[in-house]
Amino acid sequence: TTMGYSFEECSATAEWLLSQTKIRPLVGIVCGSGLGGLAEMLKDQTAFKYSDIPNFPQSTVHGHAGRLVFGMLKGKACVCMQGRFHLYEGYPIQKVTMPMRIFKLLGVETVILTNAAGGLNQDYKVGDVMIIKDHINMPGFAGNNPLAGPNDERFGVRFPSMSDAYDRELLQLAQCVGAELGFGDFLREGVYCVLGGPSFETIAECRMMNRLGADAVGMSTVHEVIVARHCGMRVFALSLITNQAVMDYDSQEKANHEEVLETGQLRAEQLEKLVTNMVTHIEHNNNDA
Ligand SMILES: Nc1nc2ncn(CCNC(CO)CO)c2c(=O)[nH]1
Repeated sequence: TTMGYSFEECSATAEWLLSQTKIRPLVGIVCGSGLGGLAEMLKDQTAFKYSDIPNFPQSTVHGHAGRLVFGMLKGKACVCMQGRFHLYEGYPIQKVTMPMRIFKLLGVETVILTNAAGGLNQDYKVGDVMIIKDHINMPGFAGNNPLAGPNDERFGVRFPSMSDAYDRELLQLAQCVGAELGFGDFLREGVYCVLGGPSFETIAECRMMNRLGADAVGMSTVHEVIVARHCGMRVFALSLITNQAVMDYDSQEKANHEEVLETGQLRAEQLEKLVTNMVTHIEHNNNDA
């Protein structure tokens, strides 16, 4: 289809990658703003600059390196996106989510997505880690959905369910691993609301989202989750809360990207421990997806 990336185009990219590395990843990891260091966890790395991968989009955001890193994490073969794509870069939504279809065609069965997000829940503090238990897809309300347009059954069904988008077992696993690591006092679980960006949200928008049940707000992840679930991969996602969204009109606070990247450094090491320990528990899932 002219819309985004056809099954054939995605297959060609995946075949190219599979011809360049012996690693056959079971787990895919997407690194959010300032969290690119997660890719350095991988041992025996084979890395490709996005610009060297046929048909792959290019990263344009500070804090997003633009490399696809294959490697081993505690003996598990993984592939990690160091830098992801966003609607606000001007990419069509199918381009933003194409890497999920590449992951699928590489043989990935479980995707772990990370992002930086603003805290809407008033109990949240900067530096908290929110395990995403569900999402609100604002761009989707307006029809900007990565699955819009002709459906290719080779990826998945026309009308996929999303009530089971965030894998319950992986949610529980994250809570257990987090507790074992002593992360209990900054580990949360909540609803992530995506906006298109690049402008940060207004105060009225923050109050609305909070009233609607959103605990954190960001500009990514949901589109990838929808495509990953469409083609049958299990999904786990978390948000690093990099600032408190501004909720009242007499506040002097202003969201800014620098603060987002700084907080990434603060928590990066603990996030790496959480993700690494989770990966050790992720098994090859035999049930056909
Ligand atoms: N209030 C607020 N705080 C945030 N921290 C990170 N993000 C996610 C967006 N990240 C962008 C800009 O930093 C880069 O992808 C947000 C957001 O959308 N809103």
